Amino acid sequence: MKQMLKAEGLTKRYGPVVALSNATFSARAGAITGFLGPNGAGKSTAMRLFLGLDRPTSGTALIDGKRIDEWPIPARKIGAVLDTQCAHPSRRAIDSVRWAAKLAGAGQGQAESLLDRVGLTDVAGQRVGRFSLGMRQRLALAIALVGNPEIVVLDEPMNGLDPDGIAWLKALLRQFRDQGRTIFLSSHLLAEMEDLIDDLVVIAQSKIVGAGSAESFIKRFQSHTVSVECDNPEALGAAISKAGGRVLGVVGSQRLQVTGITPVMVGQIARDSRIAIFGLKEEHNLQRAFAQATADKTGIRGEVG
Ligand SMILES: Nc1ncnc2c1ncn2[C@@H]1O[C@H](COP(=O)(O)OP(=O)(O)OP(=O)(O)O)[C@@H](O)[C@H]1O
Repeated sequence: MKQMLKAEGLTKRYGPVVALSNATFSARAGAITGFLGPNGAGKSTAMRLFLGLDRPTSGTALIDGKRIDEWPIPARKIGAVLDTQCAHPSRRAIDSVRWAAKLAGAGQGQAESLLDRVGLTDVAGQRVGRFSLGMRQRLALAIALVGNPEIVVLDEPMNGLDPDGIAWLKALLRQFRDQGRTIFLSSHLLAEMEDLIDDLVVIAQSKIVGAGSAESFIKRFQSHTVSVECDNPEALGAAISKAGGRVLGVVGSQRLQVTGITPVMVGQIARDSRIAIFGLKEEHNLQRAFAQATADKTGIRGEVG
């Protein structure tokens, strides 16, 4: 398993602000790694350090074993979208990609095929200043891909995309993963990534607080709630507590929320207690679990996988 991005003891200070503190993590080839953390956690800073856009205060950020400036044509190794303002507003989309392709030493016709790949062929001749945020995300991605890079780094790539755009981007990233590339993407929303990522690195307040397989993180931190509508929530709540479940609350006169118990068990307890159930729903509160995990850093210190 080849580690294509590797941060070791990576620290960045901006005057008194510690943007990244002693961060050690990696991303492997043939996998999609989600870099997750709340706003201001230090995700963009880490990405900038890998790309050589800023210098670390201490520690190293290596791309396939070397710093970015040690690669003769970095665009062939790594392509990134950190900012969707990557093309001049008065320039046509096709010219922006042609210019980037020329810098990366890409062949003729590459710009057209990249615009096609990101679904912008119809607007190739339009000026970038008129593009929506979603269109700029697509254009920035085309520019990042000019060198046919082995590693793709994207900062909050779902921002500005509509549901169709998100589905399209996820399919493209899975294709890249299956080609053996390394995909590293940041987000502050675990929910938008949970069906996409293989691995994750979680950051909060400049520190890495967890890393490992996405599956084990989701299993460990996902909380299940069962919401049940019945004709006697108090009695059902008492019976569920007795059976080892935990009552979270009663909403209105008929709805009870419980955790630590399966819906099947809730049904059996209600039957045995002669309580009529009108509705039963299982809710997965992954988003809440992630928010708690990053708010309380001690909760997920160390390896998750
Ligand atoms: N050039 C800079 N000068 C001063 N402080 C900075 C600079 N860049 C980032 N910071 C600070 O470093 C911290 C981490 O910022 P960073 O942009 O890396 O976070 P992030 O996780 O990418 O958040 P977001 O999703 O909001 O972009 C923040 O407190 C930010 O204000």
